[in-house]
Amino acid sequence: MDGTFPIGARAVDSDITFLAIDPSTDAKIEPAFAVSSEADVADACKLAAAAFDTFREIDPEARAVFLETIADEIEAIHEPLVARAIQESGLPRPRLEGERGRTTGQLRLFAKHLRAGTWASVVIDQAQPDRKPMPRSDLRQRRIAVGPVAVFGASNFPLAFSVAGGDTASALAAGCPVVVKGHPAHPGTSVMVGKAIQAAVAKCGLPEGVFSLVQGPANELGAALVTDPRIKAVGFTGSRGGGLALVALAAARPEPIPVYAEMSSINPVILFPAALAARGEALGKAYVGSLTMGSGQFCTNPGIVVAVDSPDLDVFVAAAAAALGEAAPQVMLTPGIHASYEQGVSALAGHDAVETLARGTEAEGANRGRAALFSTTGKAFVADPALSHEVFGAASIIVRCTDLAEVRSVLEKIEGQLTITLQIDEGDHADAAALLPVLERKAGRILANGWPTGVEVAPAMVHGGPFPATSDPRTTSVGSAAIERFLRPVCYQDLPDALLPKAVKHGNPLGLPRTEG
Ligand SMILES: NC(=O)C1=CN([C@@H]2O[C@H](COP(=O)(O)OP(=O)(O)OC[C@H]3O[C@@H](n4cnc5c(N)ncnc54)[C@H](O)[C@@H]3O)[C@@H](O)[C@H]2O)C=CC1
Ligand SMILES: O=C(O)CCC(=O)C(=O)O
Repeated sequence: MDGTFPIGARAVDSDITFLAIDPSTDAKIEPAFAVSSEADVADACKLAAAAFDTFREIDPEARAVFLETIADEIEAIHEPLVARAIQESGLPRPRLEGERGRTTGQLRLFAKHLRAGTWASVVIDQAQPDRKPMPRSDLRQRRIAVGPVAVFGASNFPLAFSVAGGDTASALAAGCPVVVKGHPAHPGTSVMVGKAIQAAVAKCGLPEGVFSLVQGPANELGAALVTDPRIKAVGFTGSRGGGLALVALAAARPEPIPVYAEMSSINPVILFPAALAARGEALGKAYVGSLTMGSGQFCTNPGIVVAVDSPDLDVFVAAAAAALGEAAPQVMLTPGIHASYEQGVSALAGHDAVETLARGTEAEGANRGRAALFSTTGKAFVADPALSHEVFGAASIIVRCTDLAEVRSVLEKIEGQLTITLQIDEGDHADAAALLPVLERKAGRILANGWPTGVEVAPAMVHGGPFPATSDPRTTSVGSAAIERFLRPVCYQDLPDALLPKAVKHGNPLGLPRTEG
């Protein structure tokens, strides 16, 4: 692997470099990677703008083949890619192998979605020349790509939410050229995937500007990308502060653009009485499994459990505390993320209204996150917003409520969420139904008798939700519906057939599904 990054068809180098850090040892890892300059960002955006009109109009079948070619190129480097991602993220091999599969799987899902054609949302309102009192024009609507898209790779998913992750796959599927700002925690992984996409662009004979990657440790690089006038939308997964900074930059541009930022979520789990009575102990163990997976570094991590106080809840708490007390420390993604986890855990441990129920086993080695389990009362939770802030890592708080009305007050108090989970049995259905309208107002995904971590990549998935889970609750960043963020409708009124794009021509040469008005 060399340290260059792909801008269009070129491999770009620089005298200014940075190194990745192995979070398991704090050691620097070779090779050094070139730091992209603002001129590189401008070059990437210029190429992307030049590629746009060609790329967005290639047939859906050609874009589908392109996405499949990217998947093939990534599969061809599976072993070195996973090895590098392990070194740069500290995540275990099975997790990264699964994530590699999810990454190529989602590229192929978008290829299938392109072939199905519904994404183009073609609507034809035939002309009615004899309509009285006024004739109706011929109206033809389709959706086109919004323009070049900036994507920010996430630290916690070096593959599935990074260079060829869901944001990139959905933007490319829509017909948008993409400029990725790689996450500085995994530059080697980013470059390997970036070069795989670059190879796919060349193999498919597409314009070189369809894809570029810029990277470096400074936030200014991301700011330059978001404020480049050729960028028309942004996809981001990361911190609330980072997401909001990008939203502010995008809104302050002479031409404001949408930012689809996935930020902060504590993913409440509500334990209902009949479920607790039937399987409190098993639920306690399963909860800790979901909480500690991947050192808790999922935005879907169950950060809060809400339940009515009872002896059955005590059984759950005892089982969870026992399981968590045995949880081994796990390497966190970066020294910064580890430090911010420790800070969040200390703040909760030192809070007057919070009891520490259990900590994971002692940590040895660099950046090891020790799991943490806390409890508080519904009253204290409602009184102090600080108790509902995300602690990114394997920390969670159990909120003991006096009755279901207090459970409702807790849920009303929390901010927007990616997920809310119900643990219910049949005897709980009436209570759960009464809460459903609150849950729908608060979350993008409501699930029963499962755990929120591990998002299925599928057409019906919603990985989104009201602020601060995301900056725009109308969409999803996972699943084929993610393409909709990067499309906009255009209506063609009375254009002669010769001028109409293929998608809306009278003979329907692309065979796209149509709604006739
Ligand atoms: N909810 C979630 O899914 C995730 C949340 N996090 C949270 O974020 C914290 C820091 O982790 P990171 O992954 O490094 O997230 P981050 O938000 O600090 O950085 C993500 C990307 O955005 C860029 N960025 C951040 N602030 C920026 C600004 N003001 N202007 C321009 N670019 C900016 C960074 O350079 C990086 O490429 C974690 O401790 C955790 O709290 C991290 C990963 C996922
Ligand atoms: O739980 C998952 O599979 C996805 C989580 C996620 O989107 C994130 O942590 O950024």
